Amino acid sequence: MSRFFPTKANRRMRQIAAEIERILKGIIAKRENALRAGQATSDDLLGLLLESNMAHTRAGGNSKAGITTDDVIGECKLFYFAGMETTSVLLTWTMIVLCMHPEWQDRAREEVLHVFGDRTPDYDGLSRLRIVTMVLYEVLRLYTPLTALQRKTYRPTELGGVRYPAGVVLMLPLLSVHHDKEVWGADAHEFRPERFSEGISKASVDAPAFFPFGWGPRICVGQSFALLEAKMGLAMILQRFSFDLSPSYTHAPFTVGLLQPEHGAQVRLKRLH
Ligand code: HEM
Repeated sequence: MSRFFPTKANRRMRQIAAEIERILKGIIAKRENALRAGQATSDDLLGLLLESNMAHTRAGGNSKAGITTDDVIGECKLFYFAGMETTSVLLTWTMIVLCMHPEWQDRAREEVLHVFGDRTPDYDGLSRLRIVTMVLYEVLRLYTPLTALQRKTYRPTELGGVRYPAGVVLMLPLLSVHHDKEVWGADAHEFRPERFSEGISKASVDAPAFFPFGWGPRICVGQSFALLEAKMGLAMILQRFSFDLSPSYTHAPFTVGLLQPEHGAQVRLKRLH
């Protein structure tokens, strides 16, 4: 309810939302005009979406067959939020955790230097990074960016022996599942990337218990891309810098939309050569 009150923060939020919508409408109109004029749009998600939408509308001979501009705006916002913040918060926690566990920072750097030397990382090499992948999985487990998922029953549903009517919101607490000692063992709260040494299914007693990207039909569409981006970013940082925590850093995981370090991530970088 509180988001409907005309508070200062709510008014500011609505202003920002309107501004983003105005900017996006401008970008979309420009791209659509270019498409109609037969000019190729740039090779990005918005270009592909508009091109496919236009082809779909034309094939159906019906301007209502495609998705609306509001839908396109919704997709842009979704991909921006779902794709940007999540991966950046994963990299932030990874840097913090590798400062707290310098032995893993050294192991990850050794692997990166062994695979790439000082070359720019490529797709094939990134798929061969074992230690880096284990580290990222363990960070995703302990500092799950999206700490909970919600689902609403749309018809009477029985779950675990309990019957729910339609319209009940169920919360799936990913972070709690990721910290559950019954599933992960007595060291569930500790950073131990080696638990993933034989893959995700062998890491927990009760597979599957690792859901940083959700599960089922609505599983994250960007999960492979996110891991690739995180590996690329981390590999390039490890190649160039060693890092430790500044004395001003205070460890305070805090949920503001995503799980973030409440007081920032004060990390000191030292150039390696
Ligand atoms: C570490 C990075 C990421 C994490 C932890 C993450 C996590 C998730 C989770 C848990 C969901 C499921 C939400 C639900 O079931 O209610 C989801 C959905 C989604 N993610 Fe990600 N995500 C990440 C990166 C990305 C990236 C890079 C993209 C795009 C390039 C992306 C695009 C999406 C989209 C479009 C959905 C909605 C899918 C649908 O509703 O069918 N995500 N993500």
